[in-house]
Amino acid sequence: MNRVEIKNLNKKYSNFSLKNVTFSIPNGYVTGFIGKNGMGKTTTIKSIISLNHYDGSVIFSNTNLHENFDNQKIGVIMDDSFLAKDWDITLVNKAMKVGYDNWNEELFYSYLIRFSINKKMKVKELSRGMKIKLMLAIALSHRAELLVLDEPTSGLDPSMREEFCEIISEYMEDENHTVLFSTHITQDLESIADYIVFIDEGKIILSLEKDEFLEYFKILKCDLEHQNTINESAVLGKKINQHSVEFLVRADDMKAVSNKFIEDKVSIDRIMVLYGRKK
Ligand SMILES: Nc1ncnc2c1ncn2[C@@H]1O[C@H](COP(=O)(O)OP(=O)(O)OP(=O)(O)O)[C@@H](O)[C@H]1O
Repeated sequence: MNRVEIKNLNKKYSNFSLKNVTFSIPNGYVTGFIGKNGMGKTTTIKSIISLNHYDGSVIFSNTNLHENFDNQKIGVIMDDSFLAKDWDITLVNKAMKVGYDNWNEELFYSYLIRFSINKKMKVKELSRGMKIKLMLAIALSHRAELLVLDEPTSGLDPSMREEFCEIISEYMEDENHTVLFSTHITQDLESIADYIVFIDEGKIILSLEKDEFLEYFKILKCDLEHQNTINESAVLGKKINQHSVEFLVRADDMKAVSNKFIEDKVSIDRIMVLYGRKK
């Protein structure tokens, strides 16, 4: 069952547009949202959480978020924090108590202890990593059923990143919980994502279960002298190194591979590096 259905989402800026962005976020799973810089991840996420005007529909549990945003059930972590900078943590708690029907103050303070955030600190005094932890504590303490995370781990040190992923895994133990997780740190997705949505130049290129996503591609390597023997129409991107060339191809287009090529391991990182690259 899908928890969120995003259909024909269009958004136009002067130099960029989202083009009929359509994908689903399955209930009970972590969906990783990937794409190179500037390809439209944040614009899509801002539309999903109604921070953007857009055309199209975003259906969450039978509610069209475009018309009626359900902030009680949705937790958001992104750079644009919705918290007033002068609030200290005690005030944050008070404001959340008013704003959320299911606010659990005890749980909130227990997360703050776990994350080593002092109640007396003001929002403006927190580092990026601490703000991310605070937003995670808020999302978990109002019992959100959907977490929308825009590059949440990019300001975190490796141990906190691991802890963040562990907390998301704990959160996913409830089968009614769902996560959309945009990131450039593909190791995080390899450990916790079940599905991958891949956006490029404002268009959804693929939306698949993670293993199917990795099997969709092949990475082939050959010597410089054999680079022109490949079927160009199957090539999705290539990188010319000093002595070799790497090609990203669709696996279905390259079932039989000539012995001039060797297959390399496919990873989300290599797909990101090679996709759309011309030299
Ligand atoms: N408010 C805005 N006004 C005009 N253009 C914008 C605005 N916000 C984003 N853009 C443009 O839209 C494009 C997509 O930006 P977006 O932030 O969605 O990309 P992204 O995939 O999240 O990138 P990154 O990985 O770098 O965070 C970029 O070219 C950006 O300059």
